[in-house]
Amino acid sequence: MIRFTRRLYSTASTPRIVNTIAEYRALRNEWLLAGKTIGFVPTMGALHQGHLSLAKTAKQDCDKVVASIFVNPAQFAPTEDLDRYPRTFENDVKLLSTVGVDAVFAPSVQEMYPAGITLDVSKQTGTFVEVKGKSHMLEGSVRPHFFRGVATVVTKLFNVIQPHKAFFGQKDGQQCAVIRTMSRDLLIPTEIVVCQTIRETDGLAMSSRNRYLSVEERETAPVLYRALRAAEVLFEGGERDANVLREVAGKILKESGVPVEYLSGKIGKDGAMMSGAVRIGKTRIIDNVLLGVEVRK
Ligand SMILES: Nc1ncnc2c1ncn2[C@@H]1O[C@H](COP(=O)(O)OP(=O)(O)OP(=O)(O)O)[C@@H](O)[C@H]1O
Ligand SMILES: CC(C)(CO)[C@@H](O)C(=O)[O-]
Ligand code: BAL
Repeated sequence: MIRFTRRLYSTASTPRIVNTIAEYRALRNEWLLAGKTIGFVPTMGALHQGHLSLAKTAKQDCDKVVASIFVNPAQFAPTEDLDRYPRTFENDVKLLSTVGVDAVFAPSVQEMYPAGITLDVSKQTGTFVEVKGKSHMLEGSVRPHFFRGVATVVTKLFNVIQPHKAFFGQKDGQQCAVIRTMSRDLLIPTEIVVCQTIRETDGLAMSSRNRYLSVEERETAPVLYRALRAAEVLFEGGERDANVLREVAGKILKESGVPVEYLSGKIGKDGAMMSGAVRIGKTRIIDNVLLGVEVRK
C-alpha cells in the first residue's frame, strides 16, 4: 500500500527538472506533436502560495504547465539583494509537485545570458528590451534598472518556453502592465493572464522577500494593505475623487511612521489601481488594489 502511494507520487506529480534550453526545446516538441497547450509561470523561486495559485490557474487552462525558477541578475541594481535573494530550490520543486506542474525550467545565468551580464547598466552591451513610457514611474522611479531587466528576461523566457499562455500576479501590477505592453509591441503570441494577489490572513500580500522581515517588522508590514484597503472601501462606497482616496491611505501610512516610497492612485473610465511601496526596515513591501476592475480568481 505504501509502495503504491509512493509510486503514484513520484510518477504522477514530480515535475521534470530542465536546466538547458536544448532539453526544454526537445520536451516542447514532444508536447506540441501530441497537440498539448503550454502554460507558463515565470518565478524567481522561494515559492509561496501566491506562486502556487498561478500554477493552479495555469493547470486549469493548459494541458502542460512549466514554471521557471531563475533569479534574474539584470533586474537587480548592484546595490540590491541579488546575492542574498532566498534560494530554496528543493522545497520549490516539492511545492510545485503538489499542484501538478509538469516541468521546472531552472537555467544557469550562462544559459540565459550567453554573453555574460553585468549589473551596472552603464557598462552593459548587447541586446535589452525596454518598454518606454511605462518603466520609469512608480516602481521604476525607485528601481530605474528594474523593468528593463524584467522585460529582457521575460522576452528570453518566452522565446525559450513558447507558451500559449503565461500567468503573472496582480501583486506586481506595474510589471503586468509592462509585460502586456511589451507583448503587444513585440507581437508576442502568448496570452498574458493576470491572477489575483494571494494574501496572508492579516492582509499582507505574500512575497518571497517577506522572509527578510523580523518578528516585529512582520507585525508592521500589513499597514500598506490596510491603507490601500481603506481607500478601496471608500471607492466601494461611491468616492471617485482620487485625491481623497490617496489622502485617506496616506494618512494611515503617515500615522504608522513607515517610510513611504510612493503612493499612487488615478481614476480612469475603466477603474483604477491604487498602489504603493513602503520600507519596513530594510525590506521593500509593494502592493496595490484594483478599484472597479476584476482580475482572474
Ligand atoms: N502574493 C502573490 N499573489 C499572486 N501572485 C504573486 C504573489 N507574489 C508573487 N506573485 C507572482 O509570482 C510571480 C513570480 O514572482 P516572484 O518570484 O518575484 O515572487 P515575489 O514573491 O513577488 O518575490 P519578491 O518578494 O522578490 O518580489 C510574479 O508574476 C508575481 O507577481
Ligand atoms: C517575472 C519575473 C520572474 C522575471 O524575472 C520576476 O520579475 C518576478 O518573479 O516577478
Ligand atoms: N516580484 C518582482 C521581482 C523583484 O522584485 O525583483
